[in-house]
Order: sequence, then structure tokens, then C-alpha cells
Amino acid sequence: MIGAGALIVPIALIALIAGTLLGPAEQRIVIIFLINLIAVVANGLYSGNSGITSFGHLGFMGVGAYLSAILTMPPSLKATVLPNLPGFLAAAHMGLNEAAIVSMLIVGVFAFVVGIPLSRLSGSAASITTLAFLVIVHSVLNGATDFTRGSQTFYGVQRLTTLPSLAIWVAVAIFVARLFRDLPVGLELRAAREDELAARAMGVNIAQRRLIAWVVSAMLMAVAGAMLAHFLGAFSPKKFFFVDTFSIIAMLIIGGIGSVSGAVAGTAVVTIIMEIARRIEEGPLLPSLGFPQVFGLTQLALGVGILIVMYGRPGGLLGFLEVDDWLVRRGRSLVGVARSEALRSTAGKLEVVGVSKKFAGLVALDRVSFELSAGEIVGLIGPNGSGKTTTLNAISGAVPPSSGEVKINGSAVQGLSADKIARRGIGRSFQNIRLFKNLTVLENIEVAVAASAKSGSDIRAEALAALAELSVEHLADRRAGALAYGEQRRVEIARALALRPQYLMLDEPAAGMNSAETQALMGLLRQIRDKYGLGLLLVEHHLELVMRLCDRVVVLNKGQMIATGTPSEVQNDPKVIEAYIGLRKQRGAKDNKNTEIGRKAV
Ligand SMILES: Nc1ncnc2c1ncn2[C@@H]1O[C@H](COP(=O)(O)OP(=O)(O)OP(=O)(O)O)[C@@H](O)[C@H]1O
Repeated sequence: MIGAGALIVPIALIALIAGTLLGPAEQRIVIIFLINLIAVVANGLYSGNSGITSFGHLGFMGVGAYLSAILTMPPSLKATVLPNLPGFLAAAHMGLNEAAIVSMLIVGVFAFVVGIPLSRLSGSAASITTLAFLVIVHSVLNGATDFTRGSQTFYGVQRLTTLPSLAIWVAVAIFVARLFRDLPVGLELRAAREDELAARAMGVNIAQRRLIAWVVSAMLMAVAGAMLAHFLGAFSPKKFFFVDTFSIIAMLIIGGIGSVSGAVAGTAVVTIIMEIARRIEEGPLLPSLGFPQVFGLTQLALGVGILIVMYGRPGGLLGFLEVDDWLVRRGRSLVGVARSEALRSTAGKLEVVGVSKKFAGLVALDRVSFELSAGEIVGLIGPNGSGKTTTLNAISGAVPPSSGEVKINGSAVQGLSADKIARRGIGRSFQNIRLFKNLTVLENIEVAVAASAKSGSDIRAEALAALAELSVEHLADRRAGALAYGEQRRVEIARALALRPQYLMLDEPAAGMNSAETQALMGLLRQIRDKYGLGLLLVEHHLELVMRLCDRVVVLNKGQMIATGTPSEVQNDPKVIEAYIGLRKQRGAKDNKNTEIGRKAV
């Protein structure tokens, strides 16, 4: 894999040069750098992809360090250092790599158990929970004296860490992290980092993706712990607590938490800063220049480093950039391949049956019922605040209905999670565009393709074909957040379509478009309906578009359905005229988009 290779080769060269040309003091710095690199890449695999900064990963490193140290220590020595160990641990005697793998597996199981509740949390709630986890692990390491010697130094660990074995583990960590980022699981997790609601609407099971990242990163952390333990030879629980957590987080943040390249860059920069600071701390680095001896300088330097980088580059030195991606993208082809598998069924209907939604005391939807058949375009209109978006949210599972039923081809889906409903065939766009801003346009589409594609299919090629459908394939490598408004709307529709929905719900797709763009959109929507036979539910204030495009129109007012019928029936319905004209009167007959139907009807 070119991605990992571009990062691994320089690291291997550093290890080779250190092993052959450098003295013991410099070798020590390189070894510390490489161990930190595993830890930073591992933490970044979770924190960077999920957007939840973990303060707890040093806990896994600690468990890995103690476990592997116990496993490699000769039984005769264990009888002295840890006389109360249970029999199987007292008798175990392994080599470093074996012990690292066993520790990795045990930590993986431990992380899985801890991760089940954690993966349901988001944002700062999740971050603070990881901090609590660190404190708990620290207390357990201090308390489990039979295994760890408590707060006393755990000594007698075999010094088995060598540059070549370490370099191999670094390569494994980088390879896994880089691969993870590009696999559908990593891509979907990054999408959830950008926008949880939109990711769920694209079929992403966020908790499951977070759990996978948490376990994989914890396992790599255990390896970092094993390497550190067998390099230091002696340590205590405080080695895996706040001070080192701060260093690892500093490396991630300074380099750029959003990429593996950032983790590598941050580790290198911070290792250099810390080494210089440590030398000044230990004694004047350059006595001739008169540098004074300053205690606590290492942490101070890190703090100042974070402040400077955050001020100048809030995303870290490399931000979301993967160096290799940037190199590879230049030459690759942008030819898509349309999907080969059969379309979803073009028969059936989406039924909304007596759906109500209450927000505290407010009745946003009151027993709304209508149907959308495959191949049909239905417009959902009404004045501001009448409940149109809430209807889409209730259907898609973004907000569960308070009562009533939503049926897809006869089976009830209300109460299911949004990602499950998306995978049952409901695609949607959002009123205030919700693209995954820091992902490329192509990656945005790949998230939806991954949720609906058969295993083994070429996700990238299919995503390119979906972009071509909306004539935006030339935008594939652009960052989604950097696109013009009209382009973003098109990409969002392409993304919803890439889910291969049987029913597509678009929330004000023409908002912000000029009249030429709106005309083009109208043609496009008709074309999509004809080609795929899908049912289109269109929320739109642009009434000309609704009246010309829709087969039927449903009108809401104050959460209630006040009319349904063909566009001309609805336009002449007294209740609809009343709703729009009433609103116009209320607003002092201002020229407002809500009054358009009123003017037309009058
Ligand atoms: N999450 C929420 N919490 C509380 N109230 C909400 C929520 N979502 C919507 N509402 C309220 O429900 C009512 C219907 O809102 P909704 O957004 O569905 O209307 P709309 O017809 O889509 O309006 P617009 O045309 O302005 O987009 C409004 O009074 C709104 O304030």
C-alpha cells in the first residue's frame, strides 16, 4: 500500500541509520521517538478518525507494559519481584514479540468491554469518560500490588526492545492506521466525526465504527507499552498517567490529529522540542550562550508549542492532509463504473400513517398521513414552521415520531435507528446542507456507496459514477466544505442517490440556486425518477418547481395536513389559500416566499 509505504520507508531509514551510525545517547532518543510514534499513531487512529480526543489511551499502554513485562520475566526472578502472582502467570516465560501479541489480544478484549458503553457517547462526554478511564486504570495499577508492585518501581524487566524489532512494530502500527483510515470503516467514522446526523442518514452505524477504532487503537497502544517496558527495564504506574498523556496528545495536536502523516510529523517535532528542553533542564545546553537551567521546561515547551501551533494552524501542522494521498491523487483516473447489481425494487410505497411529533409542549406534527409510491414525485409544501422538515426527520428516523407509523413497502420502520432506515431504502438531503466538510467530494459519496454496496464491489468507481450522474465528477478531489453553494447541493443529492434509495427525500434542493440552476435541477430530478423509478418526496418553497414537477402535492399548516391532490387541485383549495393568505395578512402582506401560492391562487 503506497500510503503506508510513504511513511514507513523514512522511518525504517531513521531506524537503520540510528542502529548503524549513532551512539547510545542518540539511539536512545530514536527509540523513544519510535515508541512514542506507535502510541501517537494508535491514539490518532481513534481520536483522529472519530473526532473524540481520548485521554485514556495511556491506560492501555500501561496494561500492555505490565502484562508483557510479567510474561517475559523469567519465573525465577518473578518469585522475587512478584511472589504472589497466580500460577499460570508465575510460570509464563515468553519472548518480547510473543508477549506483545498476547498483551495486545488481552488488551483488545478489555477495550471491547470498556468500549461498548463508551462508543454510544459523543463529543466532550466521550472525551471526559476516557479521562475517567485513565484515572480508574491508574488506580487499579496502583492497587493491584500482587501484579504490579503498586506504586513501587516494577523492576527486573528484560531489556529486549531493539531498534529492528521496534521498527517492525512501528511499520505495523502505521500500516494498520493508514489502512484503517481508508477502509469503509475508517471513512464512515470520519464522516460521523464531521456530521453525526448526516452519517446516520447515509446508513452509518456510528457506535459500531467507534468501537472498532477503540479496540484496534487500544491493541496498538498495548504494543507501545510492551516496547516501552522492555526498553526502560523499570517503571511505575505514574509513567502511564497525566504527564505522558499530555505529551502524546501534544504530539497528535501539533502534528494534526486528522491524519497519520500528522501523527508522524507531530511525534518528530515534539520529540525534538522535548529533547532540547530536557537537555536545558538537566544542565545548560550551551553554557557559552548563557542558557539558564530551567526546571519543568519540557512541559512548558510543550504547552507553548501547542499554543503557537493552534494559533497559527488550528488543525495542526498537517491538518487532514495525508502526504501520500496528495502525491497519488495527481495521477489517478476519474473514470467511474456504474453499479452492476440490480436496482432496488421499483414497486411498493412509503406510507406515513397518522404520524405525530411533539417537542415538549409543541405539536410539530399532528396525525399526518400520506403515501409516496415508487416512481412518483410528491411535493410537501406549507408555510414556515408547518412541519415539513419534521416530517422528513420522522420518516428517516432522525427524530422518532411520538405516535403513528412509517411503513416502507408494508413493513413498519418507525423506532428504528436512522442508519437502519437509510439501509432500508430511504435517502435524504438536508435543508441546511450537511456534507462531510473535511472529506473530499469523492469520500462523501463513498460513505453512502459503502453502506449500500455489495461486498467486493469497487466503491471508488461506483462513487465516481454517482458523481457523474449529477455532472459533478470533476469535483471529486475537492474538499466538500470548499465548494460553491450550488455545487454542494448537487453533491448532496449525488450522495443521497449513491445510497441507492427506493425513496429519496430532498429538503429544499433549489434553495440558493438561480433560475437557470433551478431549471437544470428540475430536469435532473425528473431524469433520476425516470431512470431509477424511485419515489421522490420534495420539500420546496419554490412553488413553480413544485407545481411543474410534482405528480401530487401534500400541504401542511401548523403541523396538520390541510390538503392533498394534484398541483392544480391544491392551488385552488380554499384551505391552502387561507393558510398562505392568512400568513400574508399576519405579516403585513410583506413580499414573502410563503405568500407566493396565495398570490397565485388569488
Ligand atoms: N428539534 C426540535 N426541537 C424543538 N422544536 C422543533 C424541533 N424541530 C422543529 N421544531 C419546531 O417544530 C415546528 C416545525 O418545524 P419544521 O422545521 O418541521 O418546519 P418547516 O415546515 O420545515 O419550516 P421551514 O419551512 O421554515 O423549514 C417549528 O415550530 C419548529 O420550531
